[in-house]
Amino acid sequence: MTKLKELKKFIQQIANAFAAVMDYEIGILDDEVEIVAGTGKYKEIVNSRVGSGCITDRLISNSNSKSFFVEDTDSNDLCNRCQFKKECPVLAVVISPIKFSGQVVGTFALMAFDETQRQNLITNRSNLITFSEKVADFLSSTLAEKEMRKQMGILADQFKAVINSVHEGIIAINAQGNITHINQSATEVLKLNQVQTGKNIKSFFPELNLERIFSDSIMKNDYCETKLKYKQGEEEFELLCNITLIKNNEQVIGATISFRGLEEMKQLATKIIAEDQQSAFDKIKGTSNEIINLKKQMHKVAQTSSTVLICGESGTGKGMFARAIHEESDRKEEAFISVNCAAIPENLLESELFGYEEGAFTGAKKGGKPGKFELAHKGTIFLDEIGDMPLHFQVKLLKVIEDKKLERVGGVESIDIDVRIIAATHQDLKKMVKEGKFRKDLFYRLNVIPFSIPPLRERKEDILLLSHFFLQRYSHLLGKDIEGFTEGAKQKLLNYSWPGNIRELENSIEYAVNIATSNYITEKYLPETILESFSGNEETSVVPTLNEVERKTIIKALQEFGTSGKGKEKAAEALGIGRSTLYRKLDDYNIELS
Ligand SMILES: Nc1ncnc2c1ncn2[C@@H]1O[C@H](COP(=O)(O)OP(=O)(O)OP(=O)(O)O)[C@@H](O)[C@H]1O
Repeated sequence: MTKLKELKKFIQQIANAFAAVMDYEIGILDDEVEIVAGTGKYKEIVNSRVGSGCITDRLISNSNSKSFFVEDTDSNDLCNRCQFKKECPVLAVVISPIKFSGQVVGTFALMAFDETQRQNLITNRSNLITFSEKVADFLSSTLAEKEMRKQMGILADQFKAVINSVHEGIIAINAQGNITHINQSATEVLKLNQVQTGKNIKSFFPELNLERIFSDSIMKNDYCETKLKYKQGEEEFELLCNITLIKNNEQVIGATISFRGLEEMKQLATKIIAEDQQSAFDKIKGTSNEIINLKKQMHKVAQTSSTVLICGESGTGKGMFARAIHEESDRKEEAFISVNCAAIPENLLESELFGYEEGAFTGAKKGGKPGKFELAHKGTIFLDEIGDMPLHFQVKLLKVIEDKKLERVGGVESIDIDVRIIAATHQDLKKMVKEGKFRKDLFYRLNVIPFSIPPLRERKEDILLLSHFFLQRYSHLLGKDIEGFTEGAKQKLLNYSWPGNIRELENSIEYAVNIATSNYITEKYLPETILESFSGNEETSVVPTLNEVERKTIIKALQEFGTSGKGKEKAAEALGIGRSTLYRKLDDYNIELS
């Protein structure tokens, strides 16, 4: 819709009003060259399009255009080029552009339809041009004002949405203390059920000293905090309020009061404190007996400074447990330094762990560099993948652990260190000791308090709990609204063997949440590796059923002894059953002999 059409009714009223007191007809056209309003003969053709080539058409194509005066449309060059010329009842005209945002959006015209009107128009030419321009300007400012009101309406709606979206109650008042805005939360906190705008704020908070607030005397940077009592019927409660002045050119024109119930604030504070007091082990999820016991034991051990060895397959959470021990210990304010022994090249191990002095080797930093042990002084060092530490270095490590002293590479002074050691490995260190791949003395030094974290497949009761935990985490992170898993998906998760343990489970759930398009995770959203592990295996259990084992054993025996009569006899003997039982089982299990 064109700008002028939006004001059609109003414009027609203007046209009627002017035409009633003037002896000319009026026509207002928009930028589609359509007659939006008109009087006299133009009234009959309102809504029709004049077409290209007319004077309005010329005016709208140029944003700088000025008024036109046409004395005689019959002989005027412009009019001769107009497509509307034949039907046009106009003999003479004053026409002015109506502008909006720098563009011509239409025209205002005073028209003569008979000779007398034409003569009058010519006689009053200059006055009428001024008049026509003034009316066009008036219409321009009406359009601008309408647009401004529209924008203000949008702003007001946005403002309302913003203040309604905050949890605090917000009330805005003017300089007289009358409420101009009140948000949803405020009406809820104050238990109001009617519109309160216009009411004076004192009717809610009689003790509020508006004069002092507006006089600025108690305000710091236009802001203050205060407690206010609020009474509603028999109920009375206190609110913690923030009051902010609203100023225009340094003059106070109102204030906003935002608040929360004191009770709610207390609850919030308790919640924050409670969260703060959460045990570091609470982050480790699991309701299996194994995890519950591990958490209990590690919690106790955390209070000591004894060395801990954590064994478990990759991804079982060894790192998480190690950090929790540190965070529950007296050393929690000091550093927790994690070292992956498998990731450090052999020739750098010593300088990485014990540091080096300036000039210790080519490329050594000026001033030297402290090693991980020094950085962990008074804190905890987590030696992950300890089984990958080369034998020759194990001697050096043992010495540092025993002496509680170290020397930097290239250094002569020994440095005292007070470090708690937590080591971890996915390897069988005892077996490595037997095979001569790990030093016995170091093993005993580390194995002071050993823990073993069972793989996920051995604590199935944790699988769904962890799956839901990660589902929530990633749904939230990825902004999705996924409610849970279908029965089929749950079965797959429960029966998969999880060689990568919780790390693999976490990654799988992240993947599923990423690609899911419904609000339940179905089997099809699980990663290929999981689905493939079940393909060709109707039974989803990783533990084969006894029937399955029996069937497979019979097939194996037949493969070994053959399917001839003699072969079957031997197979039955090897299986410890009679021939007729074997025949019955071949039938039961549908084993076809080729
Ligand atoms: N019980 C648990 N609850 C919640 N998240 C867990 C749990 N166990 C492990 N995780 C998560 O699984 C991932 C792997 O854990 P972590 O790195 O501690 O395992 P790891 O045994 O040290 O692995 P690696 O031996 O490969 O270093 C991490 O993202 C961790 O946050």
